[in-house]
Order: sequence, then C-alpha cells, then structure tokens
Amino acid sequence: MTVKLTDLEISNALNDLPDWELKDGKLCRVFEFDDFISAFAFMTRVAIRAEKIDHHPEWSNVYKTVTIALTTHDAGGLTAKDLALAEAIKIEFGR
Ligand SMILES: C[C@H](O)[C@H](O)[C@H]1CNC2=NC(N)=NC(=O)C2=N1
Repeated sequence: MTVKLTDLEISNALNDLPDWELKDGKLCRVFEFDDFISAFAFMTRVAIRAEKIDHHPEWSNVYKTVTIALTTHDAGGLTAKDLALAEAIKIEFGR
C-alpha cells in the first residue's frame, strides 16, 4: 500500500524538482519541444519508464507541448511513486 507524503515531505521534495509546481495537489510541469516528433519521442520514453515502475502520468500533448500532472490515484494524493516518476521524467527530458 502506498502512503501519502506529508506536506513537509512534499516541500522538501520540491527543492529537488525546481521546474515542477504543485497544482491542486498534483506535481505539474509543462515541457516544450522543437517539434511534434520530439514531443512524442519523449512521451514514448516516459511511457516505457512508467510501465517499469508501474506508475503512470496524467498528461496531454498539443503539437510540441507536453503537459504532465503526477498524482497517485490509489492513495488520493502524492506518494513516493510520484517523486520516482518525476525523477525518471527529468532524466528523459535532460533536466
Ligand atoms: C494495479 C496498479 O498497480 C495500479 O492501478 C497503479 C497503476 N498506475 C498508477 N498510476 C498512478 N498515477 N496512480 C495509481 O494509483 C496507479 N496505480
């Protein structure tokens, strides 16, 4: 069972995720790419990582923009799994 992070744990985690913001209790970030194919390639890489850790993003893609919101549906809030996925996404984006 996945335990929700405390407010303190979330604010500590945000120090390591400077490009992310908390919106409606979700960890959110907008990614801009040069073109659609780069955006879609990024989504493919993130999808493979998401499957590996069995944790999946809420996301949308419009042309060369990918918008991601992370939350743990089973827990009704942020958990360590969201932080793990955010770290994996950082690696795939390059920062
Ligand atoms: C059975 C499976 O592990 C769960 O349904 C997982 C899959 N991926 C998930 N992803 C996210 N973001 N939240 C979840 O609660 C979740 N649950």
